Amino acid sequence: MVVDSSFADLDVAIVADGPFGGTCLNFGCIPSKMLGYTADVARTVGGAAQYGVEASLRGMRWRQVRDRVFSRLDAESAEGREGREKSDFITVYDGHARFTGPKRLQVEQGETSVAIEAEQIVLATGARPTVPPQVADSGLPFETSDTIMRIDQPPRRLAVLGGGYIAVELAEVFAAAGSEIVIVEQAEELLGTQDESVSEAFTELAGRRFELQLGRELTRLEGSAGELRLVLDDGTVVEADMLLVAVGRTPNSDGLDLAKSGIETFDDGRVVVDDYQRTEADGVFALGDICSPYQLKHVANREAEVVAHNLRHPDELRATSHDVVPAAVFSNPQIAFVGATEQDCRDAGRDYAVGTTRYADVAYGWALEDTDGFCKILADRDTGLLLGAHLMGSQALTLIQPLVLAMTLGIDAKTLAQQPYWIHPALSEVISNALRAL
Ligand SMILES: Cc1cc2nc3c(=O)[nH]c(=O)nc-3n(C[C@H](O)[C@H](O)[C@H](O)COP(=O)(O)OP(=O)(O)OC[C@H]3O[C@@H](n4cnc5c(N)ncnc54)[C@H](O)[C@@H]3O)c2cc1C
Ligand SMILES: NC(=O)c1ccc[n+]([C@@H]2O[C@H](COP(=O)([O-])OP(=O)(O)OC[C@H]3O[C@@H](n4cnc5c(N)ncnc54)[C@H](O)[C@@H]3O)[C@@H](O)[C@H]2O)c1
Repeated sequence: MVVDSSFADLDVAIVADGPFGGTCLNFGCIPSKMLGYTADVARTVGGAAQYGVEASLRGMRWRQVRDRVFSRLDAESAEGREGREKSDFITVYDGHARFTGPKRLQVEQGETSVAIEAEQIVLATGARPTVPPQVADSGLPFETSDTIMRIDQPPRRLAVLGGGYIAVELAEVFAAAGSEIVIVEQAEELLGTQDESVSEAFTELAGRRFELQLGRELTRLEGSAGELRLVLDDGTVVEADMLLVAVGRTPNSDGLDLAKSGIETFDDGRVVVDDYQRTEADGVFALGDICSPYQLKHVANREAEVVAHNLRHPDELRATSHDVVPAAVFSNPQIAFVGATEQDCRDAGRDYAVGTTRYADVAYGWALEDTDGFCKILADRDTGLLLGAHLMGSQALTLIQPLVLAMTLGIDAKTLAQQPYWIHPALSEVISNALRAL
């Protein structure tokens, strides 16, 4: 959020062609995690027997779950909009904006068209799901993350094209809602950008519950609504009643007529910005998925803070640091990571050490009956400084944070292992033990 009360001395226009709160609140992070947590609850009930607890899972009431999630989020979005509309220094325009010249925009709002001139402009138009031509040109129905979380009924068999973040998170949701899952991924592993130990272990676990078609491309989409056939490049035919396309997100820079404003883009569509989030055009800043090397909300938020400052303090510009950016996949099991992968270290010819501890080797891992989770930490042999950390397993999303802190503040592995107390027998012992193993 760039605009707060410190902008009250300005005349501010907010132009949005979608609901307030953007992707994160309406179609992204938050609904997927609310649904994902519900899936966790269902799995916990379904798996209670391994702890000697008698319980049986009768099912998930999808519509009730969906309505609980979206009645809350739709209200949040409406409230955000109302707050801006009531403000006496903000005007809200509902429509799609395009540049007509430097610092000049035209906004199409239904039948009307409004011209806006501004001394400063912030581009935060995000990204949208990429849809490959084999799907787009087929004329057959498909879902993306924008639509699938609001459907009326879970499919019997869901085919997911892509095996990245969205695929593995939403596969869990629909598996818990009762759908059979088949994932088609062009690479040989799921989550292929993770550390090699993580993607290998995760793919093996996912293969026990989902049908995986790895190293395969979609050649054609055939059939009819509700009876889809995905024909793959090796001739395999995958049948499904619904298709979720999750093959990445394209920056929304192409609908802005950027050429008229002097703003440059990279080949992948991201707007070019400098360290201060300034585009090539005077007075125009950009933040978030439209320009960032990381399509993550915590990165967009940081960039928004930088832009908010720089708009008001042109003589004391702040730079955005992308040095230590953590991320997490809210999958089953959870994954969290920061910094370099082992393959990055090897490719860069670094002299590195690796410390790994399995959840099964610490007391809380016994409580969880966890046989798969692990924490892997990489450090520079000379300095002891952390190069990267990778966790797969329960609580990974939060366990990663001390490692992010250490990397950000330059705390070496020995100091981090020996100086703070690590609570016994908390799961954080996987981290202290991996640090000691280093
Ligand atoms: C399913 C899913 C789950 C995700 N989960 C996570 C997560 O757990 N953690 C995480 O860090 N990130 C997650 N992300 C990524 C995160 O949602 C994005 O990185 C973040 O929302 C980007 O914010 P933004 O402000 O750049 O763009 P957006 O939030 O996409 O906002 C852009 C807005 O601009 C509007 N717009 C576009 N073009 C125009 C135009 N020409 N005129 C007017 N308005 C326009 C759009 O309608 C939209 O409302 C997830 C994404 C998805 C899809
Ligand atoms: N927990 C989180 O932080 C979170 C959750 C969801 C999304 N996101 C953000 O949103 C972005 C987009 O997510 P995503 O899952 O769409 O993209 P992704 O980049 O994570 O994964 C896309 C996958 O699709 C595969 N692929 C590409 N084209 C293909 C094709 N034609 N056929 C088969 N496979 C193909 C790629 O190899 C890759 O594995 C993520 O990169 C992430 O930045 C973050």
